[in-house]
Amino acid sequence: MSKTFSREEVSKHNKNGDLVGRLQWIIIDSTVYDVSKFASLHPGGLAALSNEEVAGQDATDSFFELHRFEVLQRPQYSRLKIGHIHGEEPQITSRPPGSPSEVPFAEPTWLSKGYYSPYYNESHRRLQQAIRKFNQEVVFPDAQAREEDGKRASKHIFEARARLNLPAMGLGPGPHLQGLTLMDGAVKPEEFDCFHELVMIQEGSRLHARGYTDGLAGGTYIALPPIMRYARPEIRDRIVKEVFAGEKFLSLAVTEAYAGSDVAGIRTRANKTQGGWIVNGRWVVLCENSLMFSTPIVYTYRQYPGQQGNSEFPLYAKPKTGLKSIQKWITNGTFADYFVTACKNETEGGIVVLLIERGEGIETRLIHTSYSTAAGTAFITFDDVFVPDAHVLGPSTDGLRIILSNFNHERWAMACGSIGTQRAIAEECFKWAVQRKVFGKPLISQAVIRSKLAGMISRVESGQNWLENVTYQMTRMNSAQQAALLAG
Ligand code: HEM
Repeated sequence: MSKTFSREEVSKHNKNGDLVGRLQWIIIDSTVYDVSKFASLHPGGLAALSNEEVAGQDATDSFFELHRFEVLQRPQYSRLKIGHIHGEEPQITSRPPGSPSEVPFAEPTWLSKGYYSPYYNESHRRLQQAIRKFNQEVVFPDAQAREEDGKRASKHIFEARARLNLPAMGLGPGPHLQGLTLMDGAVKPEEFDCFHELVMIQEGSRLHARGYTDGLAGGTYIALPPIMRYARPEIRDRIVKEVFAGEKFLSLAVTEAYAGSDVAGIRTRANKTQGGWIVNGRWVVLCENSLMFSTPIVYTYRQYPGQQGNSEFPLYAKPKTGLKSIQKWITNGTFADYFVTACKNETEGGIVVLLIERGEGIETRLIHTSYSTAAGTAFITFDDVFVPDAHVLGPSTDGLRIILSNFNHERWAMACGSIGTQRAIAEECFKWAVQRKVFGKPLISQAVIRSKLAGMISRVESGQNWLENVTYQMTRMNSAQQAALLAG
């Protein structure tokens, strides 16, 4: 943007039908915007921009009474900038990508100028800076667009994440990092600890796109650990490779409309058959609401690999009557290639965890939840799905322990994300309160607004401090100690 204009020149572009092609310009903070075509699309209406106090004028004050600076940084509005006023410099400048925010309390203490923390070292700082820059420059535009249109993250983002080994780092410290170059060398595999993981999660909160970030890595984060711990080595190695390369995606299927998050109460059934298991063989899905019907099952017989007998007399238990059963709220379910699925083991008792590959008998459908559908949250129906024995994770009756084994780590990660998001919200409110003018002065000059901000900040800071304490314990304790002393 190199063109310069005088204020007088801009003032001539002040109404529709004025000079050829250049109908309506405005000045905001010494930058000149051509809003001729945009005016009819403006979310605040055409009239706001056509107003004679705005069109062709310096609209800086009017603009900041109604918008925040960040509006002008949205990629879709950059084409409106056509130059700047000769001899003037913008008063509001954005910080270079990756640099910390200077809004009070927008960063945790360890990133705030002049403060210290016992928990973080140079490798945490290097990682934080590299991720902040990558997120701002590469991920943020896609995150905003996909959060809005509800589609999953774009392919180039998955590819970029895989190149930096972010899917592997997302699982936290461990042998799976050995031999990998992490974030272009920002941190070494042997240095990586729970604080690095905390940093990654909290940087993700700054994307302001909760559904999108779950769509990026949510399913893998919760479904890969049981595979890494309990799958047969050849299966584990194949899936880990595919997932770390950003080629395949996972979902954890352990919740249902009936059971909610009570994994032990799961109704999806697995029956032993020759060479494997039939999932939901006795159950049929009739509808997806939370009503239950008892009804004679209508089913078709299928022949499965290794099965003796014929198609009219399958070897697995003959269906009697069925209630509807369906897995619900399954993050990344719409696009997952594998489902780590908790099933009631009807043959031996207990719960069996099966690694189910997308294929015949599996239907996934999008759920519109309160956050963006970019997360791919789904209903999943398993209708007589055959799962080979090799895909059983761990002991076939001990599935509850297998599923629960990762829950504490998930809870901690949710606390990291949730506190990070609360801080991001507090920062947005702070910025709005400073920039927005009402009754002739900025909102922040009202005591009630300052009191509300102080309340928000005190909750964020106490949450962060407790989180860092717990995270420090995680770096010192083994998993048994963590389960006994931290899980509550
Ligand atoms: C390049 C210039 C501008 C752009 C890109 C722009 C963009 C937007 C956007 C995205 C919104 C939706 C709310 C938000 O996201 O903050 C909005 C709302 C609005 N804009 Fe603008 N705007 C511009 C200039 C102006 C000017 C100069 C005025 C008039 C003084 C104006 C008046 C309004 C009004 C009245 C609203 C509705 C505010 C509300 O609902 O609280 N806009 N604008």
